[in-house]
Amino acid sequence: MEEAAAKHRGNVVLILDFGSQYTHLITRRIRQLRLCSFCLAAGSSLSSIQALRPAVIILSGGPHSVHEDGAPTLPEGFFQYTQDNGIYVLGICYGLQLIVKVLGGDVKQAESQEYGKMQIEATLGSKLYGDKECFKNQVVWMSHGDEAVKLPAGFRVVARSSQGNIAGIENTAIRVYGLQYHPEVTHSIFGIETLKHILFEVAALSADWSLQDILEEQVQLIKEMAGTEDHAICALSGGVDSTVAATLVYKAIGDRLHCVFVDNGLLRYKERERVMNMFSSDLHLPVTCVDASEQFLTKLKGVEDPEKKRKIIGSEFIAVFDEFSSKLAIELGRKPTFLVQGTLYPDVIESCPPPGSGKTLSHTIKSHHNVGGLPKDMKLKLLEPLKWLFKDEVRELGKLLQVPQGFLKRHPFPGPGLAVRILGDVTQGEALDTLRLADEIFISAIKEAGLYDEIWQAFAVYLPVKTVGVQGDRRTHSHAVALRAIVSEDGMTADWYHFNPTFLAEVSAKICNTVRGINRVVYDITSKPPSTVEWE
Ligand SMILES: Nc1ncnc2c1ncn2[C@@H]1O[C@H](COP(=O)(O)OP(=O)(O)OP(=O)(O)O)[C@@H](O)[C@H]1O
Repeated sequence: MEEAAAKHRGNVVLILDFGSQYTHLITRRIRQLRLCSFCLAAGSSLSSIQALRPAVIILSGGPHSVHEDGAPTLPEGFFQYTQDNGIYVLGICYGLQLIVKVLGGDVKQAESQEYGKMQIEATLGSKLYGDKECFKNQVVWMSHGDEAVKLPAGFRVVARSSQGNIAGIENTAIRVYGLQYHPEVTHSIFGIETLKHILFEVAALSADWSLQDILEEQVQLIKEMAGTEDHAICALSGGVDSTVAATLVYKAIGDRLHCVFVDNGLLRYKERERVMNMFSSDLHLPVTCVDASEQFLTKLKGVEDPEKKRKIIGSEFIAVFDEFSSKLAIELGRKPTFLVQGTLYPDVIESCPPPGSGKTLSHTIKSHHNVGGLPKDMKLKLLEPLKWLFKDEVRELGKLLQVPQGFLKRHPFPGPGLAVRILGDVTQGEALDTLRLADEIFISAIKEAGLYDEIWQAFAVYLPVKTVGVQGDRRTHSHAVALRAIVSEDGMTADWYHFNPTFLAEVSAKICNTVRGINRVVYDITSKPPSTVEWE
């Protein structure tokens, strides 16, 4: 961290984390502004702050009240240090209240708590807002129960909420600023603009950071962690996350990374060949392909309940990984030390109650279990090089690692594969092969029409219902498939994709004419919610 900070000296933004779920969103916003940012936990010593030589320190929000016993605070001598070194300080929410309390003002429990959307009026001509007209009357997101009621000497109020409460403060002589609202959430319409103003106009930083820096830092970090002897294993799904994570780790430790791709019998049309090809010819990653299809399908025979199917698949994955790891340990004469996982930042945050929901901000982080987690007794240390990144940043990073574009834009595909797209027993009749063909026709048509990149996810679903049809002048009694295509920002909510009817008619005709066992195609027009993306 210190080396990276030294490289960007004069432009480093340090965030002190007081426990807000938004802290890493601040980090992300700062990185989007192409500045180097780090996050240290509240309670870090002054010397660890000094070691990073920040130009700006942001004090985050948090779930505490400054009056609580043991509420997190700033290290002794903090403001002396920032003043002596010309460092700018910006407090957000709890951060503002802490500034006020530590410097001798008053904070008390608010009479009317402010949650959610609020209108504020800012003072133009102040240092905090400059003279940008758009800042004058703006909508911001608040989420606080305490409020500053008396400011320390030298401070002035530069914004108030429509309820008359303090929303922005500054003391330009000592370079300390505060916002009672959250500029980092997009609901604060001019929040990012305000951060930009503070960082570039007030603190005069220059944007000198890019994702290339993260790449170099992570490679360096993994090199240090793994030394010259340690080995790592990685379960590769062919999805964006695990592939980018593996490619990055490979850059650091080369052939000491051992990847495994499992054919669980639930993959799509020619997926195994396509994925393995890409791993070897485009990425040059050493990947072992384990064909465990029989093992998975035998266990799934006759199982209809979706939850049972998922559980069986999860534990079979674990059994395969376990065996892979044991074999590897014998081959290498030592156990692998690390497990690489493509955990992303959204996987790490369990819940981020929106301001206004009335829920207090908590700091609960879920332990992310990819495919149910590996057996505990394997005692592998986790390498999660993407855990501070969002999906779009991972795609960017993938580009830097020369992961092929077509691959980075691949639609998400669930770990349990086609098992959640065949309703009921996966092994029934010709269901798997039939679905593969129908799905391939649908996806190829989407690609040919140039629609693939605007759709978040598209697939066919095999329905366990038989319907009557007429094909080639003969009555048929065959299966129906449903087609689903959605658009989404983040996968959390989704809308169905509005195809041109001619496109759907052509796909439907092609499926019924060429896939045996299908005589009806329906299109799913439900959003998420109330439906989920996958049918099971
Ligand atoms: N067929 C497979 N072979 C090996 N590992 C797999 C396979 N399917 C899933 N995994 C592992 O399980 C993890 C979680 O699978 P999931 O389908 O939830 O993907 P994800 O979190 O979107 O990540 P990715 O983009 O890497 O697929 C993957 O990152 C990968 O490590």
